[in-house]
Parts: sequence; structure tokens; C-alpha cells
Amino acid sequence: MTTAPELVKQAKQAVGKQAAQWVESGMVVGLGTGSTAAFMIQFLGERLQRGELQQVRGIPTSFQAMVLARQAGIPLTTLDEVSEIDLAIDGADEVDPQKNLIKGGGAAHTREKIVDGLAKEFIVVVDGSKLVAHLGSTFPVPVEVLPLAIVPVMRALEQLGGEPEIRMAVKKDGPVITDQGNMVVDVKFAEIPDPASLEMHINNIPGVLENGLFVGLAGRVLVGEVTDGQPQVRVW
Ligand SMILES: O=C[C@H](O)[C@H](O)[C@H](O)COP(=O)(O)O
Repeated sequence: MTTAPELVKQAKQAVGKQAAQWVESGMVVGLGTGSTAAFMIQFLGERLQRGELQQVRGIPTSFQAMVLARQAGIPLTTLDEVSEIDLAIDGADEVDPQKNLIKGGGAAHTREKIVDGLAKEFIVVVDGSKLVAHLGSTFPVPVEVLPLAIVPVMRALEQLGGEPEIRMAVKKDGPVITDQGNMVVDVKFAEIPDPASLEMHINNIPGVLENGLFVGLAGRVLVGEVTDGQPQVRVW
């Protein structure tokens, strides 16, 4: 019998594959982070190896994306070297009906917001479990914080109505440390009636680098679902 995690994996694979099909020769592509974006990177690399695409360059949003892209044979570039990003393809932890997102389950949201936000189009790739009626209903808001400011920032996040918790590492004692050397605080909010305002208020706290609310940035959303054993992708 196919298990639920296996079905989710198939859904992620299907959206990753479809998104990779939308890359064209000559494009500069923002390479997202996470398990869904990882499939896109793999399939994009396969297209390059087959010679279907020429002169594609990737801008990774994390150390993980950089390593995967190198393994897949995708030439990389940096924000210093390009004048624009044609397309960014990235996952999400929650997507609301207005296509606002929570990202940062992999602690990569700071670089993701820079790269995804600069792209002419930002395509979101998710499995169906990520669709929510209201942001914050299944996932806290990740906030990247300079370590020296962790205590005052957590106090300020409480004053905004949140319940902050420092994200702890799994295979290391102590906190998760981001690619930039900072800490991540996950903040649970009972409700987020105005994501744009909350995004701004969190980022106004001194010591906060960036938070995982992505408001008004997403273009098309690819949603993967497995129906009757068949992976399906709908474009929204
Ligand atoms: O920091 C990580 C990113 O925002 C990911 O894109 C997000 O957590 C979704 O990851 P996944 O595709 O593994 O669910």
C-alpha cells in the first residue's frame, strides 16, 4: 500500500518536474530551498544534461540549493553578476487564497525573499497540504534574528501578540543556525488578520533580519495532488 508520505513525495515530484519544464534557454533562475524545490533542481539539471536547454544560470537561495544545483550540473551565478532574475521557483509552508505565503521551514526565508522578490516571476511549488484558509493556521512565522538581540526580539514579538520559540537543531545540540550565522525564532500567532502589516511590524524590530511572511510576491502556484494513485498538477 502506498503510504501518505509516499503520496506527498509523488505530489512534490510532479510539481517540481512541471516547474522545471517552464525554464527556457538563456534564463537566470532563482533556485528555491526545501524538498519540493529540490525535485525542481534535479529535473532542471536533467533537462540541461539532455541538451534541451542552453545558457541557463541558477541563483541558489541557500547552501542546500547550491549543493544540489552543483550536483545536478546547473551553472551558478550571483546577484552581483546579473541585471535581472527571469524566474524563481520555490516551495512554501503555507499558501492562502490570496497567494500570500509562510516560508522558512528550512530557515532559508531571508535569502529566498531576496531572490524570489527580485524575480520577474516567482512560481510557488507545493503539495496540496500547504493550502490554508488563513496564514498561521498550521505553521508559525519563522523570524531570522541576530543572536545578540535574541532576548529583546523575543520580548518584542510577544508584544505583537505572538508566542516565540527558538528553533532547536535536530542533529546538533543547541539552536538552528542559518546560512548567515543567525538564529531562527518560530512565532505562533492565534490569527494573522493582516499579513502585510504583520510582516512590516516584525521586520521593524531591531535585530530582526527577515521574517517568513511573503505578501504579494507569488505569481503562479503549482499544486501537486495524488488522485486515484495518479499525481496531478493544477496551476493556480
Ligand atoms: O526555508 C525553507 C523554505 O521556505 C521552503 O521552501 C519551505 O520550507 C517548503 O519546504 P518543503 O518543500 O520541503 O515543504
